[in-house]
Amino acid sequence: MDARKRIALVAHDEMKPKMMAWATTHKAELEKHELIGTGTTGGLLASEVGLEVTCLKSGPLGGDLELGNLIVNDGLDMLIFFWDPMTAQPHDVDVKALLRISAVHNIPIACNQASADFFVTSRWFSAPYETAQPDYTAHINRAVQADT
Ligand SMILES: O=C(CO)COP(=O)(O)O
Repeated sequence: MDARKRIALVAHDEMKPKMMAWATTHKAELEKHELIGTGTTGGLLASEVGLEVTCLKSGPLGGDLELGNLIVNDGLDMLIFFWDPMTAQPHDVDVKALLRISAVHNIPIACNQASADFFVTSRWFSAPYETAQPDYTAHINRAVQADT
């Protein structure tokens, strides 16, 4: 990854106040990067915090899956996702898909304020970082039977 990262910012509704407060604290650091948000989170980061954010669809309307698509196609470096551990989400499968595909592609994920604090204070946050690419050759070349 380059020094200037492509960072997704996402928060479930109950976590949005925490995300806005966190982004306000770290606004100067975040401004150095390309920011992408799910619709509502991104809109609030722009209007409440004053950050420039590319807004995708709202999470439950496909925004989480759009982020997954970016990850699969090498369009995202980092995910900061304050997901809500106490509230059921109608799009729980999309949330799981986003978290899973981040793990598949070795994308750094911060899922709460403490881990996000570690991210912004990491020496790699504003420096190039060589991401280890998982090797899925064995999966791609695995033997599968085409007929029964
Ligand atoms: O639901 C979300 C993530 O799963 C976030 O979506 P919004 O930012 O549109 O509220």
